[in-house]
Amino acid sequence: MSNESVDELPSPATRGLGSLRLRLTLALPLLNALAVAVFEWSLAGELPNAQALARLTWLVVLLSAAQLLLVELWMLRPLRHLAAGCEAMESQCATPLPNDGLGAAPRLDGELDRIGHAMLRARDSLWQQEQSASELQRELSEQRRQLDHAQATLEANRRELASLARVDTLTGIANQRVFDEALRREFKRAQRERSLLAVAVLDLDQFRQFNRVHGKAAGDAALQRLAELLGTRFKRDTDLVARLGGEEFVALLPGFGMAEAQGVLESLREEWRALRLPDGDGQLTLSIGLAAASPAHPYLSAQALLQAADEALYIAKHAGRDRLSLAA
Ligand SMILES: Nc1nc2c(ncn2[C@@H]2O[C@H](COP(=O)(O)OP(=O)(O)OP(=O)(O)O)[C@@H](O)[C@H]2O)c(=O)[nH]1
Repeated sequence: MSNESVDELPSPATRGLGSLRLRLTLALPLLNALAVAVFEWSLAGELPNAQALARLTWLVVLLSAAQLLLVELWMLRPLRHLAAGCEAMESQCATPLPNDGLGAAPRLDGELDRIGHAMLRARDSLWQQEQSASELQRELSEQRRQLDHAQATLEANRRELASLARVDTLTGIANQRVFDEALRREFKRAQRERSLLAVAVLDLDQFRQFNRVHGKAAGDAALQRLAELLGTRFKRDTDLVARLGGEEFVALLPGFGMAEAQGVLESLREEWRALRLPDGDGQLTLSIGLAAASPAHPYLSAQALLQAADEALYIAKHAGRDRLSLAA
């Protein structure tokens, strides 16, 4: 069978209309015959003449025409419209009409398909967004890790810088590094020149408790105040005051023997007490350990001299604090 003959095959709707037309075509002559029979039977009791017969024939012809007109108007025309609509829908949906002839079903199927596809697309998009969110989360964690690393490096650099620096950041006086250098230098000079050298270690008493009661800021202020006092007391070019760390300070006094250094340090300790820190309650006292090197009382090394001052401080603390102790 050729393609052309396939294309020419009537659709199911067209076939239905054809059979309807055939049935009507057969039914109309039958109706005519029925009308003629009825009229003939009704006129059977009378004698038909030629005139009455002609009228009857015209009447049957008119009735048949009216019947044809009515059938065309009420049945064939709506059916033709219905068939045209079905053919249009059939070509749109590209699917054959169901046998029950319901035209809405393909449209409903199409809608459901579209909704299904939209839901699949939405699910895909959601999945992609979840993937992007996980990716972002991973990037964020990585950046946080890098930030932590950078902060740790920064902190290490800051500590290194502070140790390289020569000034104590809180009090502004020299730090331990400067003191160690100066102590070695002045000790050698004193040995070389057979001169005097005194070292005092000063430590605030019960500073932990002071911090606890008055707060760290008040503690910092006290440390700054003591540094200031040391700076005003020991201001010769050769003097050096430094903060070793925490609440511990040192004074390096070249040319001072034990007695002179003791006098100056005792008056400093009194002055400190008179400050009555903080806010006048006078709780914060000062303990001092003093050692002095001289030709009559030499030390083997700068470190030994400092250690002697430290031991004297220890004695002052154990003797009840708020006092000055001399190294043996
Ligand atoms: N406010 C402040 N406190 C500091 C600083 N450095 C150290 N401290 C505190 O100083 C206190 C030192 O405490 P300890 O070593 O027990 O000495 P102490 O309480 O003074 O006791 P004694 O020395 O035996 O009289 C600690 O509580 C430290 O936290 C600082 O820069 N500022």
